[in-house]
Amino acid sequence: MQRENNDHLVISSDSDHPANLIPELCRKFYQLGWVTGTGGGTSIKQDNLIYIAPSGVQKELIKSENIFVLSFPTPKYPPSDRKYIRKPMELKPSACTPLFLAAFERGAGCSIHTHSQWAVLVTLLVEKVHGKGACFEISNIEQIKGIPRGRTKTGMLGFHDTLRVPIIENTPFEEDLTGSLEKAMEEYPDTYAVLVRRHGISEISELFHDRWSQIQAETCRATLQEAAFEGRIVTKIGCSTSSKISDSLAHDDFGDGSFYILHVPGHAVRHISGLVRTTPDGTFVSLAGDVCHFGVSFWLTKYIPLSSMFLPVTKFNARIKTPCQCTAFTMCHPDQEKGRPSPFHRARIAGESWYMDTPTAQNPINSFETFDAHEDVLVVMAHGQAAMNN
Ligand SMILES: CSC[C@@H](O)[C@@H](O)C(=O)COP(=O)(O)O
Ligand SMILES: [Zn+2]
Repeated sequence: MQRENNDHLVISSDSDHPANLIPELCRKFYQLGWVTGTGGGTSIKQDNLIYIAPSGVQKELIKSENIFVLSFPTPKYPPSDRKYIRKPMELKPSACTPLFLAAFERGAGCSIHTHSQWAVLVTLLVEKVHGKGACFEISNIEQIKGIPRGRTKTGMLGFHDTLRVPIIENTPFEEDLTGSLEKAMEEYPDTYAVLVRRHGISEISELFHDRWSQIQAETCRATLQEAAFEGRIVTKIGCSTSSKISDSLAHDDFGDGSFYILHVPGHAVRHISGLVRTTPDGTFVSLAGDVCHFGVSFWLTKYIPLSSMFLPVTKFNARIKTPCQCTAFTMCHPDQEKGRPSPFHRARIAGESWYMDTPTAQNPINSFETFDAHEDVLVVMAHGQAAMNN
C-alpha cells in the first residue's frame, strides 16, 4: 500500500533531496518573512519529477511526507489531468501548481512564490509613480550583483546595469495568474522573477540546488568576478548529469571516469571537491578542498578503528606515577563509550565554526571516511600538511 502511493519518492537521507529541501527552504523563507500565514509555496523539478508543497498549510511547518510528486511533462489544465504519482492523504497540492508548471516548461529547475511585504510595497510604489504597465527597474545598487544577467546570457549583473522585473496584476484566484505570468516571462525572457501587484512575487531558478545566487543576494558577499568568465563557455552542472560516489553527488566531468566533481556542501554553500584518477587501473587522489581541515575528522572509522594497543585510561597509583602515554589518545576522545570506530573530530556546531552550514557539512565529511579507508584513494585536504611534507 505504501509503495502504491510512491512514498519512497519523498524519503531520503540526502539533505539536498527535493522532499527535504522544500521544507528546509520554506522554514528559511518564513524566517525572512517571505512566506506568512499559509501564503507562498515552493516547487522543485528534478529530472522528470516535480515536487510540490501542499496548499493551505503554514509553509514553515511542512514535512517531507506532505510533498506531492508530479510526473513531468504534465498538462497544466484541467487540474484533474495532472499526473500525480504521489499524493499525501487529506492535503491538496498548492494553488500555485500551474504557475510552477509554467516556469518548468520554460526550463526552470525551481520555482518559489512568496508574499514578501517588500515585494508588495514595490508593486504599489511603481504603480503610484509610473502607473500600471510599468515594470520595476533598479540600477546602481550593490545587491543586483547577486542576480544573473538572464537565462539567455552568462554572468551576473554589474553595479551600473539595470535590473528589470515585470509586474502583473493580481487575480482573485492564484491559478488565474498563469496566463499573465506566462506572457510576462515571454516579454522578459531574462527575468528570474515576476512581481504580482498587491500579492507577492514568483521566482524561478535554473537548477534546484543553485542556491548560490540567492545566498549572494542575501549576504552581499558576492565573490565571483565577471571577468573570470569572459570568453569562456560556462557549463552549469545539473543533477540530471550527476551520480553518487560515497554518498556525495558526483559529476563525471570528462565522461570517462578520469575526473569527478563532488558536491560537498557545508563549508560553503556549493562547496565542491575533486576526485582525480591517477593511474589507468584506478588509483585516485581526492582533492578534498575545505570539506574538513584535519585528518582526525575522518580517522578512526569502522574500517580502521583505534587499535586495542591503545589502552583505556589507566588510573594513577602509587607504583605507576604517570599513565602510559598511549592512553592520551583514548582519554581525549569525545566519545568515551564507542570512540574506537569513530573520528576524534566532528564539525563544530556551537560557537564559531569554519562551516557556513555545519549540520550539512558533516555528511560529506562522513563520506570521506570511505575514501580514506580505501587503499586506492589518497585524500588531500586544502589545509592538510601531510601532502606538503612528503
Ligand atoms: C493567504 S494564501 C492565498 C493563496 O491563494 C496563495 O496566494 C498562496 O500563496 C498559497 O497558496 P497555497 O495553495 O497554500 O500553496
Ligand atoms: Zn500567494
